[in-house]
Amino acid sequence: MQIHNLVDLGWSHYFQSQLDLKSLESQLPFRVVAVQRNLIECVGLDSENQQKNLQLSTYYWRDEPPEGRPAIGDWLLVDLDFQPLRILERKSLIKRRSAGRESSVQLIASNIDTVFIVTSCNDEFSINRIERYLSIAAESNIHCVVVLTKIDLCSDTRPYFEAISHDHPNLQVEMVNATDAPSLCALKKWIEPGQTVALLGSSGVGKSTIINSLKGNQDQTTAAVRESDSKGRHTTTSRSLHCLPGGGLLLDNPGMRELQMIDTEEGIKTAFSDIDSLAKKCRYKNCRHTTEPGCAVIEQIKAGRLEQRRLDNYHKLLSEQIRNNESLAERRYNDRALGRFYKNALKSSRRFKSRE
Ligand SMILES: Nc1nc2c(ncn2[C@@H]2O[C@H](COP(=O)(O)OP(=O)(O)OP(=O)(O)O)[C@@H](O)[C@H]2O)c(=O)[nH]1
Ligand SMILES: [Zn+2]
Repeated sequence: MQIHNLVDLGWSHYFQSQLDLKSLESQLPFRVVAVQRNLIECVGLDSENQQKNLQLSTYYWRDEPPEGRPAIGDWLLVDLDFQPLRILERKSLIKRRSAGRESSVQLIASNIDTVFIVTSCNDEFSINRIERYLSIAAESNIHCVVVLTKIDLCSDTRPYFEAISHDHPNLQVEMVNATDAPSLCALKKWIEPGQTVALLGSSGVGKSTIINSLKGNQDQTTAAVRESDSKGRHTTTSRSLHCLPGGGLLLDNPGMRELQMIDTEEGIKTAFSDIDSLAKKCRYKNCRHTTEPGCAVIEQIKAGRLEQRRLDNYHKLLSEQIRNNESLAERRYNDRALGRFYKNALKSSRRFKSRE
């Protein structure tokens, strides 16, 4: 990608205001465009205003907790020798519990303006999953748009659209054929110059195809979908930030199997604000909305004004994030306890030596 000014990369007043006059002379902002195991790739301008691509070792951040390490989309300040100084305060952050058994936080994307929740008109479609993404985005106040792909392969797209608008009447939905560039025109209003959009969605729904069609080339590999289970093969392996010809940036999140929630209580309450405000009218403050008398939530379900599915999903997501927060807190506690153990062991061995 060719960069002529920082706005092309998403620079805005929000970040500018974090720099004082002195740092403007001696520090350069670079945007993180890819994060690999040992390398952080960044793009910015050097002191002559020429585009510069930087590769920094992750070694600089070896002692930082996960949230203190650069994420894709971050703005990094470097000195005139291109040595990293600090990460600028983030406008938004999408994170999840690390995949696998390890209980730790994984940063997915930073400084995102809009999330495209990408889902396809086939049996991959799930309102519960859409609500999971809505909660994660709401936690960081990120605007969401649902992008329904593969409309060209579906004889009747209405049930998909109606399933969303029934439960989320204010949510914007765009129906596209991701392989056909003109059909993606409606998406462009969210990808104005300087805007960063992250694509979230299961593997095979068409995230890379959307990016390729918007970029007008084919540099992001796509693979054919297995017909039997309508799941795509994992084709792209790492996350990357793409600049579009007309400005605007797109972040692909390939091969995402699951976004396990962590620290998302507020986001869930925002995404389910109808249930949250009903809950305030329940007779008991700690009502779990199951069998309690005077439960305003159950009343609405009985009256047919709220779906049991939504309440179940609300409970499921809330308890998932509580569970993940607890296991993370436990791990942090154990890490600290282990640290204390080593420190004490070291101290007593020194004491022992000095007595010798
Ligand atoms: N006909 C049609 N095919 C589509 C559409 N969107 C995606 N495809 C096809 O579906 C397959 C998978 O699309 P990808 O863009 O690779 O999916 P992805 O979401 O990037 O998948 P991961 O990289 O694994 O996360 C490719 O063969 C695409 O050509 C669409 O709207 N219509
Ligand atoms: Zn209740």
